[in-house]
Amino acid sequence: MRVLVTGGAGYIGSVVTAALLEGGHEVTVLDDLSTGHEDAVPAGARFVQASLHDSAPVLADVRPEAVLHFAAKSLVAQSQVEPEVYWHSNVGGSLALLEAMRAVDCRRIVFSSTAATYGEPDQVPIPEDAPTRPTNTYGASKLAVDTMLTSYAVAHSFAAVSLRYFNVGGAAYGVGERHATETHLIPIALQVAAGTREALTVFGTDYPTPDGTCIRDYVHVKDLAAAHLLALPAPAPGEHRIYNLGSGTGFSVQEMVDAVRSVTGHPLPVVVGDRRPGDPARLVASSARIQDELGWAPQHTDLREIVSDAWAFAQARSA
Ligand SMILES: NC(=O)c1ccc[n+]([C@@H]2O[C@H](COP(=O)([O-])OP(=O)(O)OC[C@H]3O[C@@H](n4cnc5c(N)ncnc54)[C@H](O)[C@@H]3O)[C@@H](O)[C@H]2O)c1
Ligand SMILES: O=c1ccn([C@@H]2O[C@H](COP(=O)(O)OP(=O)(O)O[C@H]3O[C@H](CO)[C@H](O)[C@H](O)[C@H]3O)[C@@H](O)[C@H]2O)c(=O)[nH]1
Repeated sequence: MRVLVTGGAGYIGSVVTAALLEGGHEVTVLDDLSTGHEDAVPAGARFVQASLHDSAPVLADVRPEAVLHFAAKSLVAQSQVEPEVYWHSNVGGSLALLEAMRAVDCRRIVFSSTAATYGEPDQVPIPEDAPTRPTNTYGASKLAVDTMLTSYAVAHSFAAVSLRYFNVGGAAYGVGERHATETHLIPIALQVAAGTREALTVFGTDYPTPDGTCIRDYVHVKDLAAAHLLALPAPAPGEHRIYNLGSGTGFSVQEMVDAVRSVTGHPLPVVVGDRRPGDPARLVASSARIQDELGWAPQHTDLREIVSDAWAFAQARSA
């Protein structure tokens, strides 16, 4: 298929671009490089530096058969103090993209949604029909795009899939996570192991969990890439499917610290800090729906494998 990947210079988009190329797809990446890196775009993909808001001429030129839409702002804390950035980029940008797609009769899309659409869950594992009550503007902006996709499917015959990722980790195809502003646990812990940061602050040890630290569902970016390839052809015109993507197992921050110590051999000094506002105690996905409907099964669920792939990427970059 001829596909357009928005956000393909970012962490997840660049890995999925590499997987698409390996699968024989023809890929153009559209990215404004606001948080991405041009050198992360895999060789073999065409790169166009543009914003979602200016995507119409790119779509008119490329004439894609499908779009994989990763481009977004995704810093939860920033979304609370600069909500306008999230409504403009994530919601306004997505609307501009959908209109650009309609203009060239491209109606197939896979969208990067998030566990943040659910907010504080009533039940864990979280199924897709759980209530959506986002606790931050980032999650609200992603939920708005999910809603937009449902209406575009119904009114304009779009074939759409929202993939709600839980905590993505690992690296693949020589690309991994590197953000100028890093907030995610694994890359921060690995910066400590690499000696570029002094200590890891654990945000709260008084949660109602066995060791008092938050539990999250870590999914390997390789498994995420496989899910995108399965999702791409799945929906019929008029259909909007929503799938959670997680490994179904929860690991605590303390278990992650132990895994990083074991993989890197670094003592990883830890400082106990306050809870981070808005962090739910436990987020674990039920991915039963995508397993049943598309046969997706995560293959790389060992925390040590996720950490060691991210560590190998970080070391290769610093070499
Ligand atoms: N990393 C995770 O754990 C996680 C979890 C859930 C959902 N997601 C979602 O997955 C997607 C990819 O996340 P990531 O971690 O790879 O982030 P990332 O910041 O590495 O990648 C996002 C890319 O989009 C580009 N971009 C941002 N706004 C743009 C715009 N208006 N126009 C054009 N390009 C733009 C950036 O330059 C960047 O290359 C995002 O939509 C994010 O919300 C990520
Ligand atoms: O320096 C740090 C960084 C994180 N944490 C803890 O580690 C866990 C994971 O935190 P991340 O920031 O890595 O990930 P989140 O669970 O906050 O966020 C993930 O899930 C969100 C939905 O809830 C969004 O989708 C987001 O994009 C995605 O990365 C949390 O308990 C957090 O409190 C620390 O203790 N110290």
